Amino acid sequence: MNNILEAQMLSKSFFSKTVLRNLNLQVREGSILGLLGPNGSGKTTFLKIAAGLLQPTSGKLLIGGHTPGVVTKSMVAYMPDKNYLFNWMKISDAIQFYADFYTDFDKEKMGELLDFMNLNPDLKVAALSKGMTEKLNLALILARKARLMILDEPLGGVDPSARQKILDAIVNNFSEDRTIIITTHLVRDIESLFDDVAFIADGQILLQGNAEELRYEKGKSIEEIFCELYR
Ligand SMILES: Nc1ncnc2c1ncn2[C@@H]1O[C@H](COP(=O)(O)OP(=O)(O)OP(=O)(O)O)[C@@H](O)[C@H]1O
Repeated sequence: MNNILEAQMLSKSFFSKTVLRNLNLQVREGSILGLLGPNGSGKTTFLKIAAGLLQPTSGKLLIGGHTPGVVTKSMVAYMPDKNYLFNWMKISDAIQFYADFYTDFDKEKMGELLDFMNLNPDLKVAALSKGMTEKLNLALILARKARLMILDEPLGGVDPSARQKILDAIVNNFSEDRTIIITTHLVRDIESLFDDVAFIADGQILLQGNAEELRYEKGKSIEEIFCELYR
């Protein structure tokens, strides 16, 4: 299986603060990778470099063999950990915005996802709760036919009953020509989704592997391995 993403000796500093330190990571095409780590360990910084929003200080990160930029824009769908939709928009405006901006955006699929998430297109973005906003942002990402989906904390604001719905939406929209990278602190809720996991600490990968093999080798769940690593 090919790697859709490869990071080699990737480093990122903000002025004197080093956030990523010679990080190496491969992500297999067609897999769901959980990128796990404590607050401030560098997950969002890594994802922003993959999404082309930040430049590395040194080292490289390639997506499908390309440096993040114009070519990878059509390959990568990025759901940030904050909402960037404008408050004046209705959901229907946000949909049109995505349809205009991304040629791979599938409006019909978006309609199905809105129904599934119980979101009315006439609602204003400003009137949405945190969880509803996350559902909308996730639906906008899942409606793209991107090869690599990057989801930064997709379940942060949703209540436990809606979490399963969101996980179902992710699974139902996954196919082998897609790859997903997910960060989350809700490891127990989401670990069943992971094919592979990478644990990050202080800007470096501490442990990486197949989720099932790691569970078997250590006789522990991914959440228990997380707690053991970051004790
Ligand atoms: N623009 C910036 N300028 C200065 N420091 C930054 C900047 N962005 C991130 N950092 C710092 O980099 C470190 C890693 O942040 P990052 O957001 O990547 O962590 P994270 O693992 O995603 O954390 P969390 O789980 O809390 O979301 C933090 O100490 C943060 O303060």
